[in-house]
Amino acid sequence: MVGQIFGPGAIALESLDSSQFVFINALPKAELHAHLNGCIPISELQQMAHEYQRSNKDSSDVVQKAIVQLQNGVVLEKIYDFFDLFPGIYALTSDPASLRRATRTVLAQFLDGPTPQCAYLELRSTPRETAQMSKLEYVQTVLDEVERYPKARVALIVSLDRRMSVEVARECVQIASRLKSEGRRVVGVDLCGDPKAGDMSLFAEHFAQAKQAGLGVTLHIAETLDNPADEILQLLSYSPDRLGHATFLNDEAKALVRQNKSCIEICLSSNLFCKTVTKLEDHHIRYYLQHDHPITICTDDTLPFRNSLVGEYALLLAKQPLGLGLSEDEVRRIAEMGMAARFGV
Ligand SMILES: CNc1ncnc2c1ncn2[C@@H]1O[C@H](COP(=O)(O)O)[C@@H](O)[C@H]1O
Repeated sequence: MVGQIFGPGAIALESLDSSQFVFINALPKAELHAHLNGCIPISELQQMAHEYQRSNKDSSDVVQKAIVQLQNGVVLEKIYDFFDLFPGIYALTSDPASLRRATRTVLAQFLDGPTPQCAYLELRSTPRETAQMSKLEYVQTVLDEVERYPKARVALIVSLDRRMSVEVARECVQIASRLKSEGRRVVGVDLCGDPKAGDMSLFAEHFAQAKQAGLGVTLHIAETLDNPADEILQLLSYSPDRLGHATFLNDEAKALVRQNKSCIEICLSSNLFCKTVTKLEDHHIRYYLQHDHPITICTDDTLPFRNSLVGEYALLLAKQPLGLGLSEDEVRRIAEMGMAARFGV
């Protein structure tokens, strides 16, 4: 159940022959880096916007602007423009019913149909308090949908946003830990949000607490050139199990990452759209492949990037310059590394 995809993944997919297409679809793949509110199918979001505008006539400008942009294909000058898309989306998922609806559609997009995008999904989302729900209710609502599927297919990662205060981040980790201890399907915590925001030295206690509760830790790290070396080393000192992007690591950080064997969540289309990587042949995936370091291939945000996991895998297999020109054996090995890096199951 995947809508039409566009961009580099779609072009790469188009270039494959039918046996390569069958190969990619049949490969058991794990999607370990997908943001809930960044992955709502546009058709569903349009429908939600339509209903929202009928009931909230006065405050629909921000929603309308986001929908038009998302519909036409987002063009980002720089990564920071990306975060402006979310207020419009958030207005549409601010009560339990609409959040439940969005979650159900996102899960179906990845997991349903005769050839699902992935065998296993770790969906992530940031607990958000609104006039209609608390952060705890937010996470419970998402989990209610996640748990409609078998354990072997999907789990939830609770995201901390870099903009959060110490108190709010602490509350989010407490929620994740408490729900896990109650047997709910929370398997990890994430650090995400505007890469320039926040003071990362304040997050030490949160990741220590999460680890103590048996949760996996994944951190967006070095996503932009603006992320300073000391911040990157600080984040690495929290002993993350996995790392999101890891685009701009210096030699010291690279050595640490290789030593710790933290799996890198690679989001090819996302990096190209956000212009943190200029072209596929320059992508840091090459470094990790050369060093046989664990990686996993992910979509990040299928709504703005209009991509799919199958399209991301097509980028691995397609001949250069449309793709990386890897062999089927190399692609199979990457898929296996992804399955091996799951927090859940
Ligand atoms: C492009 N790369 C990225 N880098 C950093 N953070 C990102 C991101 N893509 C998404 N998010 C984070 O995920 C939130 C949306 O999903 P949830 O509301 O949590 O479900 C965004 O607000 C942002 O904080």
